[in-house]
Amino acid sequence: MSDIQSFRQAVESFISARGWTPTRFGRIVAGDPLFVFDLREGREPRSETRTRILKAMAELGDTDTQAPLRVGVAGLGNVGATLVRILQKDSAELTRKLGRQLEVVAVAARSRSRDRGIDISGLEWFDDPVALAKWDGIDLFVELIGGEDGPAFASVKAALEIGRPVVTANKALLAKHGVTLAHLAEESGAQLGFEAAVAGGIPVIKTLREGLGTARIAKVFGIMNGTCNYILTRMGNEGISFADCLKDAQALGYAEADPTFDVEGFDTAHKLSILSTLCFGYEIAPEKIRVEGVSSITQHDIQVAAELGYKIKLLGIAERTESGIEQRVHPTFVPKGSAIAGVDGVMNAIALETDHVHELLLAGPGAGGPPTASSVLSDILDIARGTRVPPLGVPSAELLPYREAPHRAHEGGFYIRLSAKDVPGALAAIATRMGEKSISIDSVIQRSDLSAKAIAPDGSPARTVVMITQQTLESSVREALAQIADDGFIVGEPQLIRIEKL
Ligand SMILES: NC(=O)C1=CN([C@@H]2O[C@H](COP(=O)(O)OP(=O)(O)OC[C@H]3O[C@@H](n4cnc5c(N)ncnc54)[C@H](O)[C@@H]3O)[C@@H](O)[C@H]2O)C=CC1
Ligand SMILES: N[C@@H](CC=O)C(=O)O
Repeated sequence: MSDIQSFRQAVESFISARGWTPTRFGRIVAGDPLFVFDLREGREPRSETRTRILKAMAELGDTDTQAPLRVGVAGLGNVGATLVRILQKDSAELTRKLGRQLEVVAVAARSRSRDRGIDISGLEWFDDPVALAKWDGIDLFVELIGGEDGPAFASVKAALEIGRPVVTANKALLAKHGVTLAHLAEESGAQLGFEAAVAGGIPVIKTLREGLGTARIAKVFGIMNGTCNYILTRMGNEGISFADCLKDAQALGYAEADPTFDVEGFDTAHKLSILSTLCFGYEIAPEKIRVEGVSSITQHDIQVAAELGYKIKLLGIAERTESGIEQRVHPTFVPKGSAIAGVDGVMNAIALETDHVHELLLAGPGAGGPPTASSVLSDILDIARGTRVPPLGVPSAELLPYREAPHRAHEGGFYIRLSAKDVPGALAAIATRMGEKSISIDSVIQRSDLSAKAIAPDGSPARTVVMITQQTLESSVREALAQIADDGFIVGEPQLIRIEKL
């Protein structure tokens, strides 16, 4: 018997057991089991999707809906394997909380034989995540593969198309296809949960969508990548090299499969674009974000920042302005005493500026198997309980077309590090170019213990010079640096980092 036939039979017996009259059953839209029926005699017929009927049955106390919720998990890496472990280990506690058993019944991954420290012997195995997503034996599909397209997109789409609820932790997927997937979910009546996609274990999606559902949000900013924050913190506290810190972050399961996404800022941009949509109600637009990563940050930058009373953090910032939304991701000097500076290691923090609550800071572990699996679990629980919210906070058809604010020139202090050729007149020429653009220099730092000596291509020695500017326009600094480079007094690319007061 097909899935739809057996479901139809279950609905028929459910309705007739209550003495109600079904008026019409039919599969109205291909691939979407939509039924029209009267809940009670004399009432208007209603169009309902399978998921809504199940929810109605659950609310009316139908015993079938107390059957185990059968979960299929695609991707058994850091997050997937941890999720299966928790679901198996805490099964009794979860059943008690939910009043219904949660059971992983099937998995898909690349290697069946790999030891992941979990027992998958009794579970149905799928080589193809799409086949798992469509399989009749599951009630809920969890995607933990990663990647913006490929099997992640294909499987999530396949599940939503047949009205099957989905939970994913995949921010790259949501940043690119979030609006399409939310629309599909709304059409088929399936829930789409993605709490784990932003800031790991911090319940920021639920906070924005539900807790702050009616708030008007002016600005969202914060630390959204655990790998980068872990690297910057350890470089600062222990003097360890960038490369070694990244290796450790990978070993701890914090980094993306391709860590370029972390260290070049793209992962933060994906998360920021999702938050931005939840905060401001515009379509998701990661391609509109100006992104700078942390791969060029050196020990020198971190130590000078510390001496000046700052820490370097990779921030994602999105703001509502008169002319649209401004979004940017870049390393930032933040004052040591600020709340955001106290967020170290793998911790993330999301700050919100709202109309009535004013300022809100959510902090917690932003990456790693257990915190991320915990957020995945919270979505599973919501779905099992029948909680229903538009995935992106407002129905996808109500999202506004993205309006990009013209990039406002950042005005503030800047940290500039450059390798100046060790020749007479170099520093004076640099200072002249700055002066021509009306840039006032607050301090120039040339410490011999920090000044790595470099060699220019023409063989001349070079010396690291750091300058801190007073309030100035970013465009002026960039123009001055371009002229300094043209003058031939520096080697390589200058480092430019914004100083924010916060
Ligand atoms: N690791 C973390 O701290 C966090 C990860 N995420 C997201 O969670 C997702 C999973 O992340 P991780 O577990 O860290 O990744 P991972 O790389 O450790 O695991 C990915 C899993 O997907 C499987 N896979 C890859 N291609 C497949 C295919 N074609 N068919 C079947 N299985 C396939 C792999 O075999 C592996 O089991 C990603 O979207 C990631 O961005 C989100 C928040 C935090
Ligand atoms: N690679 C990500 C994982 C969580 O989203 C990070 O380091 O934050």
